[in-house]
Amino acid sequence: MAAKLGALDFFGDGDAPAPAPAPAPVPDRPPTATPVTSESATRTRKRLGITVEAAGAAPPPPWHNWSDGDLDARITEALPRGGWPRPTPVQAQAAPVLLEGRDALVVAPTGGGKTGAFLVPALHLVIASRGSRKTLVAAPTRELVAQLAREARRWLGLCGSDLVVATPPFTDSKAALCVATPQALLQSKITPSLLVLDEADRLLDTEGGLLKAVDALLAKGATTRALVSATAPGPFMEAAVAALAPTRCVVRVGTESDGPRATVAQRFVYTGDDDRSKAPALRELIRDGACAPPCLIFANSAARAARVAARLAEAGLRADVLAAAAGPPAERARALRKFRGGETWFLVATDVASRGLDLPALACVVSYDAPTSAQDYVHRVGRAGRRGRPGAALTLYTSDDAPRLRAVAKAARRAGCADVPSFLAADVPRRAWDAAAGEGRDGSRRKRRKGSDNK
Ligand SMILES: Nc1ncnc2c1ncn2[C@@H]1O[C@H](COP(=O)(O)OP(=O)(O)OP(=O)(O)O)[C@@H](O)[C@H]1O
Repeated sequence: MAAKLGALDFFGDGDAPAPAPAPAPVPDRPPTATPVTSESATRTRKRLGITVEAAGAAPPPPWHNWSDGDLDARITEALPRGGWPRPTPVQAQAAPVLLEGRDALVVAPTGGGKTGAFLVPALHLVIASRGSRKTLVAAPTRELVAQLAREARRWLGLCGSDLVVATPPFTDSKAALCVATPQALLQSKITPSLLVLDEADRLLDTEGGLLKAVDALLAKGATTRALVSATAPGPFMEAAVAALAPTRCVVRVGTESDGPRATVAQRFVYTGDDDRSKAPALRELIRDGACAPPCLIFANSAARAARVAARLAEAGLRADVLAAAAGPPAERARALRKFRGGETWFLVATDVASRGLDLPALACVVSYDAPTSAQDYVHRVGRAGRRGRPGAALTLYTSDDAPRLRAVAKAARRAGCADVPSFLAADVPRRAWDAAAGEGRDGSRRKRRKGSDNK
């Protein structure tokens, strides 16, 4: 079985140029193209699925090439060399908005290149000012912070710049770009020119406990603020727009807000009446090749993640756990490093891994526990099928889970997933569910096993 093979470099470590083409890059513009008029900008936006709501002056036209941006020459030259030949749609529109110094709310699908949409303007800002203008980037998890800092360092290196990217503790006085979780970022003494809130809907979530720190960051007096996310539920949109300057632009790519990427094959797998059916079902799916490694498996608590990982390990599979409460930060970093390096084949994680992590070779995402919101589903699914690669997302569910899956099933349907059982998306009252918990609902119901190993 595959578990006997040696460690593979599934993911690389992000230091090498990206091997695969851009996620849907903007088509090239011929060198003889006439100057951009507002009509041609509108046509380009339509073709690329970009919409912009601009308060105040008209928004700048979207770029076709990096050279449209009047960026520092070192950046224009480094971007293709580093694996980003042309801007993706979100980069094409959001970067010029931010470079104009306008606040932006940026909403684009997972894997669409949102990091570059703020990193390219940030690089220009710090490089062109020789570090006197600075950028702060806040992200919700340590893992995402580490990834963003690594990516920023990579690009500064490719630009031949010796400016410093700092993570906590902010001891280097030469730091031009600081990246941290909101609370930690407050330790930075920098007054930023550009403040970025990545995964902004999570940071502004009233239940997330980060609001106070985020408010303090927003009060730091940045000239430009960027709020970036793949999902934008209504309450977040209201809070975001209220936080931005009156001249803001709302940049969206794609028509469907809160939709998972249609390029990832999504399946809902009924495992049985109760929770004990899930562990054997998962092992069967792995054995059948439906969950090809590298595979990220989501559970809804650290304890459950640890249990699932332990069971997979007992079955001889290379499994590990990544969860906020599962150990010190160094343990989490080690678990992710081993997964990226191919030492671990199945990483069982809580939603700490659902946001922003770029694992380009990830083949499969499994929701062992059903996600608790459509947004979490979108972000989980978005870990797979990046950089144009094929991906699969499986959601396991029991009779108990089914009524809670409605929003998720509807989101999958909106993304064109044909295999969503219709009863999952239907507005059925809980009582009807209990009554309908009979045989053959999706034609795949398994028999309950005696002595299930999920004890
Ligand atoms: N212009 C580009 N050309 C080629 N590849 C690109 C380009 N921009 C970004 N990429 C690559 O696309 C992948 C996804 O980018 P990124 O992580 O920024 O997506 P995202 O929109 O932030 O996704 P998520 O919402 O999941 O965080 C990364 O591997 C990145 O290196």
